[in-house]
Amino acid sequence: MPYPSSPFAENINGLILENQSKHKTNNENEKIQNELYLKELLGWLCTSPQLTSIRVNKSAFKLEDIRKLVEKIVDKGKVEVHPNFPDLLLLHHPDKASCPHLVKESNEVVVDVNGATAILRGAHVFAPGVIGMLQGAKVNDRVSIFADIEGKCKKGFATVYQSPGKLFIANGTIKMNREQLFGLNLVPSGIAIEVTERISHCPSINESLFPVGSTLLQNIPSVICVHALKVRPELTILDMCAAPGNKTTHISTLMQHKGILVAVDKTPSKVKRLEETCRRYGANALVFQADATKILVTDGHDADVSRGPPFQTETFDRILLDVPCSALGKRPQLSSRVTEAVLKSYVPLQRKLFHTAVPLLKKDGYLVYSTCTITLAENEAMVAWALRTFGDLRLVKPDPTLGGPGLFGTTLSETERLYVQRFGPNNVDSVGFFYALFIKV
Ligand SMILES: C[S@@+](CC[C@H](N)C(=O)[O-])C[C@H]1O[C@@H](n2cnc3c(N)ncnc32)[C@H](O)[C@@H]1O
Repeated sequence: MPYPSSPFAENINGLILENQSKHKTNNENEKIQNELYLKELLGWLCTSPQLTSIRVNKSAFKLEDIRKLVEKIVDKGKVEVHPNFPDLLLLHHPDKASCPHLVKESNEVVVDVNGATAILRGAHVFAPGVIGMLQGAKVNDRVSIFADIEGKCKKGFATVYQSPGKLFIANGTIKMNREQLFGLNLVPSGIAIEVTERISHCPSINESLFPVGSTLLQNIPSVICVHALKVRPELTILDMCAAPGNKTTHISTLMQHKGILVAVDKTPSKVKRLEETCRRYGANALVFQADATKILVTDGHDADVSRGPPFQTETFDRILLDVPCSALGKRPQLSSRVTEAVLKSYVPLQRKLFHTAVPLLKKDGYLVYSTCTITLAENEAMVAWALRTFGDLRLVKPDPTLGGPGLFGTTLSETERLYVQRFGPNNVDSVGFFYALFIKV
């Protein structure tokens, strides 16, 4: 099967540029430019980034020590410190020319799309992701790994999978046989296939290879958007949708673990993960489980930040609003089953979160709104809506501006369109992501 040209069904492709607001523009030339961008974006999403980004917890570890460790772990590829962000290491994957041509084995396994994505980004094959393995395949057999793009292969499939939606992604060595993977009443876990070569040439690298709390494999825009928040040690900062806490730990590090950092998330199980992440990375954060649309004091009573929500208006110097979103920016993304209803469900919640965030922000305070998705409605149109709705919000040009410009088709002025940070095929080789920096005047 050739690489897909879009992860999405045709009806979803058509919705990505939809505004979901009655305020839109209808310039034909701008529509054409958006369509050209979309075509490029969809193909790009299916491919793997050619670099891995590693944020180093510089408050506890030396960047140079971690850099040496990365170089020791990977035998090929170049490691460099990001020219703008001294806590970010970039591991450039070896180029095709320096890697041996991948030859398919006669033995095969089939994995689901999520497993395939992880494999292309450097993971081994974990047991739950295996769908099919040939009858008689033994531990230590060499094997080729195929992704089931159409999601039609039955669990436990035992012969060669004949499907036009089957994509060759890697070679490896079997570590668990069919009985261990598909035996009755088993909930298999652990590495089922050790991957030796990938079509993405991404090396096998993960956080467990580094000292605990030293590194986080974070996509570049997720790191950049926290730097954009202009964090300083003595401030009072709110991370409104914080779990699993990757950005919380970064904020705490930039605060030198001083000041007051409040991290909120709605889901109890995710709050546990958030607490665990904060512990692992030595973050100094007050963690609360709450619905962030309801954390603003409404009855005029005094509120003390350290006791948790609700909070008084104008409590925070900085707010990170890293909202729940349709998450369509993942890369590589070989196939997505997102539905129209799910895609359209996020905008109302994102607006509600804004309605809480803006009153909580102090005058002259900064707010970063971010998503890991690509839709116009959740990104540029949300920023345009916020500027129309909150007269005291202004858009600020981040420094540096590595993302952007934004898409056409909203009420954003040309200057504002250049200020918003849309990450895609024309700037950073990472995932699809968006952020905007606001100041309250
Ligand atoms: C994009 S994720 C945040 C990722 C996080 N900032 C990080 O970098 O690790 C969005 C989070 O919002 C949380 N969430 C969803 N609705 C919420 C609400 N009403 N109040 C607070 N958190 C909410 C979800 O549980 C999820 O953990």
